Amino acid sequence: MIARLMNANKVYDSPAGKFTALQTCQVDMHAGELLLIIGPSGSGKTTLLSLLGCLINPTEGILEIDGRQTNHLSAKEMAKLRLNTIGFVFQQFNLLAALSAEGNISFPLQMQGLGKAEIKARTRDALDKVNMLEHRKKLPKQLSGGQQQRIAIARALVTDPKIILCDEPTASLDKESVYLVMEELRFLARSGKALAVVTHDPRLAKYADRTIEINNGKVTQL
Ligand SMILES: Nc1ncnc2c1ncn2[C@@H]1O[C@H](COP(=O)(O)OP(=O)(O)OP(=O)(O)O)[C@@H](O)[C@H]1O
Repeated sequence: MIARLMNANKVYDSPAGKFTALQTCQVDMHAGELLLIIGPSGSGKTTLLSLLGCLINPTEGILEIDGRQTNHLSAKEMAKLRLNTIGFVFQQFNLLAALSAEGNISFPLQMQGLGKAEIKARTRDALDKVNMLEHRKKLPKQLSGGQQQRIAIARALVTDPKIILCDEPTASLDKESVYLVMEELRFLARSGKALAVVTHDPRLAKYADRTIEINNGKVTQL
């Protein structure tokens, strides 16, 4: 088990009052598994992904990442845990417009303070894994949506994280790119990573090893 959320609640405090976005939530993530998270708009999917990604803390309950409870970690320790253990893939790719494909991929390695030669080798390896080596010098705007998402996947995997979290990774893609991106994500799970993919798209069910559904902040195992 690489990530475990136990009896977790998330209550948002806003000017409109308190809102419980997740209730007594139990979720496990395992190495080698692609976990699909489905549910209607506003049900709590992004909140769950943000918890698993150590972007927010549960209001109650326990989050364990790679055997470590996160409750008492400082913001700096959480940031380090994220950088070294978790990769993120978003709907809108979130690539830096001024950097080439390889510049975007090497960015997290520079944050980790690795040496030049290692950064070069690992960036090349990640580009190769997503079949984008020939496009490495291009800027994001010179790539299709599917190609940009594959660069974003390469950026997520270049630090060799144990966990990869994807928020609607196919929502901005055409049918052919959806297939390529999901095949890529499934390949990553097969290579031993733990993946969680949030989606509205029922067509992605066939790529999942396991599916959970959220309704009004409550998780059901399907
Ligand atoms: N920072 C916040 N403060 C207050 N309420 C919030 C906050 N973030 C989310 N919520 C509320 O929590 C609920 C769950 O939100 P969340 O973004 O997790 O849903 P979702 O399932 O990802 O929705 P969608 O599919 O539309 O992206 C929603 O009702 C939302 O309005």
